Amino acid sequence: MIAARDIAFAYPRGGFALKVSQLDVAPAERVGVIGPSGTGKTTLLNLLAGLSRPDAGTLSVAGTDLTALGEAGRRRFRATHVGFIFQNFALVDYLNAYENILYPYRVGLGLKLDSQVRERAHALADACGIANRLKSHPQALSGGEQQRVAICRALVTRPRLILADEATGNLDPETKEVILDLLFARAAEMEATVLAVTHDHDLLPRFDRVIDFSTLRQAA
Ligand SMILES: Nc1ncnc2c1ncn2[C@@H]1O[C@H](COP(=O)(O)OP(=O)(O)OP(=O)(O)O)[C@@H](O)[C@H]1O
Repeated sequence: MIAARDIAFAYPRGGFALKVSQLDVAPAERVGVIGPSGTGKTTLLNLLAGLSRPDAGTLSVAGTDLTALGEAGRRRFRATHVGFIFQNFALVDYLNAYENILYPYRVGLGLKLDSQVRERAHALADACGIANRLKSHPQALSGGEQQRVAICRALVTRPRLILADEATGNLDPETKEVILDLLFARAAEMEATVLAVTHDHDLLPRFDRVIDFSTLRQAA
């Protein structure tokens, strides 16, 4: 599902550079990523999602060579293949929770919004315990509720790859388990791969494999 070789990336204005010589993730594998703050975990997720492009190396995700795609191609790839749960949720302020969940369909890019998708959005919201919050805007939601909206939005397109950046960070221990169960159950149903950055070591036994980012990353 993911094959990265000798990828290098530096932010345009400099300051931080990332090098990863090898990362392989199998289809439907559930991988946890741990590592100290500021070492580039989010930067790597951004590369895997096609939000940014490596400066060097090869990166194939779901059979697509991401280094060969321009920005529009990567945007389309992301919309159709990737569900991304951002660390800061990245919800859209002027849209209510329901509209936020369906946001991937608003930006178009080959996704068609139909009654099946709407039903799926409601089912996900129900499973995540936010069915009664769908008319609320992000600023009226708690951190945990915003997080659940972000999770529903990442799953609603039935992506091949789910990238989660601290997806359970704002939740109490019991809810963390519930949300992870939900994420894994949906991923299994869709045969989706999960790569989740977490600082939560209690959750690590739940993953098929745990990668320590400090060993993955090369000194740049
Ligand atoms: N857009 C950007 N431009 C320049 N530098 C950036 C940018 N985004 C992040 N960085 C820097 O890149 C480094 C790695 O950041 P990143 O967010 O990938 O780390 P992280 O391991 O995910 O951290 P955390 O666990 O705290 O979320 C940091 O030093 C950060 O300041």
